[in-house]
Amino acid sequence: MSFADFQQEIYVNGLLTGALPPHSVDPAVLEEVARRRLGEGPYWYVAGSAGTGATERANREAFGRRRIVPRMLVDATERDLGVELFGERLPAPVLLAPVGVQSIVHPEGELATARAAASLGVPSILSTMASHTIEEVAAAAGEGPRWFQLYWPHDDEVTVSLLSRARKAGFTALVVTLDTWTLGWRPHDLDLAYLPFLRGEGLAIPFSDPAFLAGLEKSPQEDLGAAVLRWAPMFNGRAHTWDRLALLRDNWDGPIVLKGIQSADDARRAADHGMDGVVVSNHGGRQVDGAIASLDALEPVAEAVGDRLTVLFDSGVRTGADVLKALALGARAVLLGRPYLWGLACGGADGVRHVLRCLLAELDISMGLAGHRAVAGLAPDCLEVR
Ligand SMILES: Cc1cc2nc3c(=O)[nH]c(=O)nc-3n(C[C@H](O)[C@H](O)[C@H](O)COP(=O)(O)O)c2cc1C
Ligand SMILES: CCCCC(=O)C(=O)O
Repeated sequence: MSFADFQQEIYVNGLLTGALPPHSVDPAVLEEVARRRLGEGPYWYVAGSAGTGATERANREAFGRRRIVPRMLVDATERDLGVELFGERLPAPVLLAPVGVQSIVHPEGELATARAAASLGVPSILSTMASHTIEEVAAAAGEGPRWFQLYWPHDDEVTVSLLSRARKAGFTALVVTLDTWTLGWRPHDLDLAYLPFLRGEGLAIPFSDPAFLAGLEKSPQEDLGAAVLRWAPMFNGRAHTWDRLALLRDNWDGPIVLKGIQSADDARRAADHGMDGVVVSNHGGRQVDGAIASLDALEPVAEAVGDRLTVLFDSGVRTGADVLKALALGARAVLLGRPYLWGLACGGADGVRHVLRCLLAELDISMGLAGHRAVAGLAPDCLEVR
């Protein structure tokens, strides 16, 4: 079955049974519905970004400046959206971005997300700041592909313990997020004084880690304050440096991908330090207000290291056409962020699956209509820049 069949399924269902799709196919409508369901704190925690929102807007504007140039009389009836990432064959060039503390959106949080992604063979990247443990999420993902995102603690024993748990639980690729060693200035969260971690939410992974627990006199259940006080300086407030990557390389025998790269120089350094990939990302505009659009960073990075590293992309992807554009500019695959959270808020695992199916169907159809049979054929000359 092709991803495009979802379109036909919706029309035929409507014709035969009068049923409408369970959720809107429009990400903006889905966000509005989610907004009505969520409290102000959780909604703005997900929707918000840094400062004036300039980077978040720049992310979208950068997609708007690029236009697809469709080609005619090309037989692109049969398409293959598949890609190989680190020796794993994926059905489509899309992954779910690591998003922490999903319990603020839905009680099943990362478990629902993992189930939905696995049902389509799409990897969901588990955040270190999740509401469920590594082992629980691995069980929910079943046979589905699993990637783990590290927020890198300033305690080597905890770092090594987290990596070994993830490996044991079947996570294959490691994504190390570098751009959030301290939280960006986020006006909505500040005005609402809302930070879920301080209430102990999103800390299931450190709070179930033997090396983390070894430093506490009482369990987090008995003394939440002390556990949060151990967590905060260990995970937040200080950056690591390039020389420290050796620790991760020595303790992870799979691919390592650095997330948050925005400069070609940093991408070259990642390659020089033996990394396997980068995610060109500005964290959805949540960290540095006034930073360049992530899509504008993509082409220079891909040109600099595309032959040495696997280049992934995120920040601002909302539609199938956006995925096509990012692939044309050199990404091997993209990560989807906020839109799947709106699906999670509206319908748990079914909602996340719905969002993914919409995105993949639109990508599939747009590829065909633009005259592309496979993602490998996409290149910058498929686009025009305004
Ligand atoms: C609510 C929320 C929580 C996030 N948590 C994490 C996280 O724990 N680890 C991480 O690497 N990135 C995290 N991110 C960033 C995403 O992985 C991704 O880079 C970003 O959402 C992509 O931009 P988009 O939302 O515009 O698609 C988070 C993003 C949001 C919206
Ligand atoms: C410690 C921050 C984790 C969540 C995160 O990455 C975000 O809110 O963007």
